[in-house]
Amino acid sequence: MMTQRTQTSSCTLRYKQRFVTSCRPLVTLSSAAPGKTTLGFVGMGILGVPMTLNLLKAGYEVVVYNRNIQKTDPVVAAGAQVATTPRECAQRAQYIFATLSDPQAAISVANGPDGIASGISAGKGYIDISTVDAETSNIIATAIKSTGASFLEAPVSGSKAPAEQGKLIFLTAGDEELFKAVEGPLDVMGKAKYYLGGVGSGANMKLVVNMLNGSMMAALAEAMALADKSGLSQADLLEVLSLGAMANPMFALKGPAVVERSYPPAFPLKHQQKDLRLALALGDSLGQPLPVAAAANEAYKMAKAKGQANSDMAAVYEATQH
Ligand SMILES: NC(=O)C1=CN([C@@H]2O[C@H](COP(=O)(O)OP(=O)(O)OC[C@H]3O[C@@H](n4cnc5c(N)ncnc54)[C@H](OP(=O)(O)O)[C@@H]3O)[C@@H](O)[C@H]2O)C=CC1
Ligand SMILES: O=CCCC(=O)O
Repeated sequence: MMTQRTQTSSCTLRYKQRFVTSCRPLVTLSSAAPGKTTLGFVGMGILGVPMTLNLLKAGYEVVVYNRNIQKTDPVVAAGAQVATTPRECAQRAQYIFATLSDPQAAISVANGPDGIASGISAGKGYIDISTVDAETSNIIATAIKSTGASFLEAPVSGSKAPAEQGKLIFLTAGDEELFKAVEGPLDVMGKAKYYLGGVGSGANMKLVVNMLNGSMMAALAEAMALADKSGLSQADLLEVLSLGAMANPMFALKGPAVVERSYPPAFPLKHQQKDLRLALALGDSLGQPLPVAAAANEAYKMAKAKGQANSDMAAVYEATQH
């Protein structure tokens, strides 16, 4: 069952063999516990704010950093402290989490001037929750581990509401000792956590999952457009789908947004298109044809060109309208 709190896997994805696998940390890591461990959190976006609020609610001391400092206001009001750079965040906290837009942002925060790698050291750990490709994750892992610190990639399945409810699903890979050390915080933020092996396995799992997510939403958008053009009620179509074998929580959540053509962002469309782009690159690197995902990617690119980058991914529907 996917709802169990811990799931380990000896998953051996071919892709991971090209990259570093976990190394033994030089210093034993202590288990994170409220009242004992200071956590860091970089990236106060749609996911970062509710995840941090849940850590604070659970009694952890949290030091946060965000490029645009105003976005730290809700967590500061709940008791978080603010660092002025990722480096300072890494200096003040033992385990530092980050959730950042894309590979460029993730590398810049981890490896850039005043980045995490310049402030972290042995006995600490960096947990990157951003959805990135395995190559990016390995670049970050190499920089972090060169300091003696540990690294865990931990992208999540789930969106804004699961982040608020502490019901995310962590797809982790990297240093297993760090995975075990941060089980407490992961359980506060999520309903399930998987340890999938060496660096890259978590990133690849996340890209596979989100490739399907993006393709399903693009297919729903086309079905809704065809229903409308045929003079059918889109609400009726959603009800028919909800009663049969194609019923799923994503259609139930995103379908009404399409009916109303209102897309407040839970999962921004630009991030879904980034994930399709990265999944297609993974497919290219492995010689795996992905024609459905490639077509879906074009639909998201069209929606972006129509000004929907920051809307919810459901706005891919706008790509069907001419
Ligand atoms: N929203 C969702 O439903 C889910 C998102 N994800 C993934 O999690 C990650 C975060 O998503 P989400 O919270 O929605 O994203 P948001 O767009 O809401 O937030 C992105 C964060 O990244 C920061 N950032 C971007 N570029 C830089 C940079 N160059 N240097 C420093 N900070 C930077 C932003 O800072 P600033 O505020 O200053 O711009 C912001 O804090 C993404 O990789 C996404 O794909 C995964 C699962 C679900
Ligand atoms: O990366 C975002 C995934 C969205 C979801 O799992 O609902």
